[in-house]
Amino acid sequence: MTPPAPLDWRRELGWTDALAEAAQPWLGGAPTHEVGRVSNVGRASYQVWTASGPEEARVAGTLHQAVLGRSMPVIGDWVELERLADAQGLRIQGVLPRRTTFARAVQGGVAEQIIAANVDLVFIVTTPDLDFDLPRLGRYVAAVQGSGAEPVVLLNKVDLAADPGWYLQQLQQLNTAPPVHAVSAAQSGGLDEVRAYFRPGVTVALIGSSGVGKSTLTNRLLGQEVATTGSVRQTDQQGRHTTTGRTLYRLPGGGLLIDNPGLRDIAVWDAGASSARFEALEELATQCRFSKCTHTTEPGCAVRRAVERGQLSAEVLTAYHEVHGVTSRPARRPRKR
Ligand SMILES: Nc1nc2c(ncn2[C@@H]2O[C@H](COP(=O)(O)OP(=O)(O)OP(=O)(O)O)[C@@H](O)[C@H]2O)c(=O)[nH]1
Ligand SMILES: [Zn+2]
Repeated sequence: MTPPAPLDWRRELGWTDALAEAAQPWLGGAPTHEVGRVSNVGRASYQVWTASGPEEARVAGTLHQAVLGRSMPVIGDWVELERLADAQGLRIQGVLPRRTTFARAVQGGVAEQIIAANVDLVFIVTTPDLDFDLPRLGRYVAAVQGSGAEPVVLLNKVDLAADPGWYLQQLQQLNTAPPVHAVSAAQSGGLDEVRAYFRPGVTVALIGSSGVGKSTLTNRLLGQEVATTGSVRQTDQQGRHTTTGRTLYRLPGGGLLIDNPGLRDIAVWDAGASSARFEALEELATQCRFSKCTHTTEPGCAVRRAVERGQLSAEVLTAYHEVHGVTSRPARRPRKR
């Protein structure tokens, strides 16, 4: 009899004891049951890392129903897989509990879309030039912490700064004092400090404005050209831009790096804390006349009615509008559905 396969690949990819416990009923359910980690999200299929490496998987129809209105698998998710007979491939049957989640507001701010899960560290990239904006960096730090991940600030392109020290000093003023590193992705300066964060099982994501050097940094860390940088946009044989985004990369020395266009977006905000804070409001919102009510000027708005009757504080509604980027007036006239 051959001994059971070592579980090392899972640990390398971020598997934890908590996940093992959550997956136990599934794994014990049938010999065709496995787990894997979502490394790429396509239009119709997913790429999932399993014991045998990256494989294509499809979402089971039953999962579509089970998570309707909730999030489908996202990059970084650990999923329950069923290996179908006759080389029919892998089916994603369930999503294991997420340790951290990144979400962004969609549909004009009334809904949220989870874009990545189980990220441990987020590198907030900025540069010593016009991109540098301390209050905005402070908001990123707060959003990252709210997601459950740890923020690290990278001041990239220090080779271009006459006085990098001034910028570093400014960054010391960030409230929660995240670690700060001065780097030059282009000249490979300071990258050893950055590489030190990548240990087996640790998942890192990069955020920051366009042009700060996220792709250059990704390529340096991976030791190969995988992400398209501003100067070179690769196209495939059909002449389309190759999409290298939405991808979870494994670093040569261990650790994982998520490079996802959605995550790169500035609108990263705290899903967990906001949903707890807005629980009562969201409950009321189910009674609004319009399903996509922004609770501003729509008729039949149960949320504003509750504020008027003193059943919900006006501050909560204001905060909700702030978080969801809604101004006092809806952008479009609400349409009846
Ligand atoms: N001087 C200097 N230039 C850099 C450095 N890092 C990146 N760049 C340049 O900055 C430009 C933008 O870099 P990218 O890596 O494409 O930036 P990005 O953050 O990925 O941008 P988006 O893909 O638009 O989000 C490119 O021309 C890079 O060569 C650096 O450390 N120093
Ligand atoms: Zn409403």
